Amino acid sequence: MSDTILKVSGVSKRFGGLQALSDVGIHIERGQVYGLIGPNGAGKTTFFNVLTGLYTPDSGSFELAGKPYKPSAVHEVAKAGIARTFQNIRLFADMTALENVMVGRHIRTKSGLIGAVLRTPGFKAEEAAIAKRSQELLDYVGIGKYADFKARTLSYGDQRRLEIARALATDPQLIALDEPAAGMNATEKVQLRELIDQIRKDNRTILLIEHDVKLVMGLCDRVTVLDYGKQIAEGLPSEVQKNEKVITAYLGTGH
Ligand SMILES: Nc1ncnc2c1ncn2[C@@H]1O[C@H](COP(=O)(O)OP(=O)(O)OP(=O)(O)O)[C@@H](O)[C@H]1O
Repeated sequence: MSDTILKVSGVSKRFGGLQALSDVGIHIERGQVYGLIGPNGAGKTTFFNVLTGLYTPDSGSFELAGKPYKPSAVHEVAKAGIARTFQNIRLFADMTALENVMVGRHIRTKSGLIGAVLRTPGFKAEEAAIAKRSQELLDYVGIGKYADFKARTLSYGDQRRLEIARALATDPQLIALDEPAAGMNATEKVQLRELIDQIRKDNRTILLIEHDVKLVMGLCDRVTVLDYGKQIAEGLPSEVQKNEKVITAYLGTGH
């Protein structure tokens, strides 16, 4: 039986005269790593932004883990079960690595603001549990020893790992990574690949935008290719790689 985590159909988005997405749809099964690729300006980030409520689509329907899902405010999206990272890292630069992950975890807490202000026993116990879980996540992504370092002092590669830890902290059904390998050196890319593989093995589902074709082809179970907002191919990486339209789209834009 199929276990679809994300089902998106008919997503269109126009910016003035520019059709950034036309009738895009994807299905992602639980435990898959699903790649979204395409030349610069193809619409990949726009799709992520629609999916995570930053842009309102002109049309489109969404289902998350079998339930209708309406992308809305960012924290609602996280609550619904989608966590994302950004192409341009968005961390709280002056907070520690641990605190950054704790922020992600807070959306799953019960005490809420009143508990935090009154520092009730329930709040304190919950806070300790969040700190413990956050440290575990830092260890999991391989930067546990930097827990007390300010985010901005971490290397680029480690900041990307921290973003992933923060995303995982929300216990997402789907984790959406926007160019996680951007700016990484070869060694960091190998480590990132191992981390993403591990996340998949732990039964998480991943949607990935990535420019590094080698990384995408090695990691993804399925791939969708966008070009000028249109879906020009969908399938196994090995199939997509041979697709004439895909080859032309990439060559045509100098990739
Ligand atoms: N807020 C916006 N207002 C107007 N145009 C936009 C906006 N966001 C994106 N676009 C345009 O939509 C098109 C798709 O952009 P998008 O960033 O989604 O592409 P992309 O595939 O993510 O590209 P890249 O690989 O360069 O990140 C581009 O032509 C872009 O200029």
